[in-house]
Amino acid sequence: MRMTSVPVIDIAPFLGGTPEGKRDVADQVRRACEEIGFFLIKGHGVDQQMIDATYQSAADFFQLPLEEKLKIRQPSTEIARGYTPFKGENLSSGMGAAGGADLKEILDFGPMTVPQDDYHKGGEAGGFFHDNIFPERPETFRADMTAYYKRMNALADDLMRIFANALDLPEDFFTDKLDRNISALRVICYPEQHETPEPGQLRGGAHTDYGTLTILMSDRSAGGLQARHRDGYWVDVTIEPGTYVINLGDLMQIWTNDRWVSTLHRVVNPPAELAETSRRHSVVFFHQPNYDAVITALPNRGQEDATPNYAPVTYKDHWTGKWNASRGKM
Ligand SMILES: O=C(O)CCC(=O)C(=O)O
Ligand SMILES: [Fe+2]
Repeated sequence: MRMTSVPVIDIAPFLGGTPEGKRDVADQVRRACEEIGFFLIKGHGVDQQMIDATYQSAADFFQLPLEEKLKIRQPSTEIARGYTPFKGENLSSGMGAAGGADLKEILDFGPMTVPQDDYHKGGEAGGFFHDNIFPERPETFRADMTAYYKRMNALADDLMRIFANALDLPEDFFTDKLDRNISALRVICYPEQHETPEPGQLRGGAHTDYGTLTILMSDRSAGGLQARHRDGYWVDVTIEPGTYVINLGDLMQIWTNDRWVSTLHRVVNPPAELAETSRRHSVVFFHQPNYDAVITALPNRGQEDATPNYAPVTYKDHWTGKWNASRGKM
């Protein structure tokens, strides 16, 4: 039967810590990761007031005049910090596809507290620990994003423990690959559309995410997220109040040797009759490991005699290839 929505999983029993509760959540997550690589979570423990405040700060920033937003423009195309104006990125060209640039504006952040040592600030680190660039307005913005980033990193740790359980690995299997993680927080505005998009041009072109997992908070305005089922059809990902959308990134697919899927997804345009009024905002946490973590098929990937489908790769090399492609540098 065709899937018409993605599964909703209550992770509170895992966080509660009973063996049965943990097993049950891990089983549900494993099924979702094998079938579609997308699910909604509830019972995640993140304070709703924090979620609402972060969303509001993001939405208020994008209302500022363009000149003010451009004051914190991305410093260079290699650095994932600062503001990228409308049509500044093309996610589907990262997949080798052609199509117009994405119909969105972006503001990017990275780790909020960074030790000033060689690992974090030396040449190997590139821009991964670059200072963040905050807007002056809204006044709440900096504190909201800083707190939210930290909270999302803690939730991602919970989810990675669930993944380890679902893969029959020791619960701390991923810990040493994540302890200096370079996760990214991105706030996105998909503005009202006053011009008809070019053929194939979307709010967000079809792509897979680069890292381990993504934690998405968004609204329910028209013109939203869709995930491609393994069988090739698109499923609407409708956000329920109080839930997050979780999707797998490429690393889970490499680690599991294709048993789990880093699902292709896209953000479609609103229908023509709503195009002039539909404005969508997302706050997205891309969980990404240490830049020097080597990603290679897990020992117990479930296909003991199969050779790995991917050569081992450092996260730095994986990220750099995909990022450059999304900025038009193939
Ligand atoms: O805004 C959304 O719903 C999804 C955004 C997304 O997939 C991305 O930025 O990678
Ligand atoms: Fe994405």
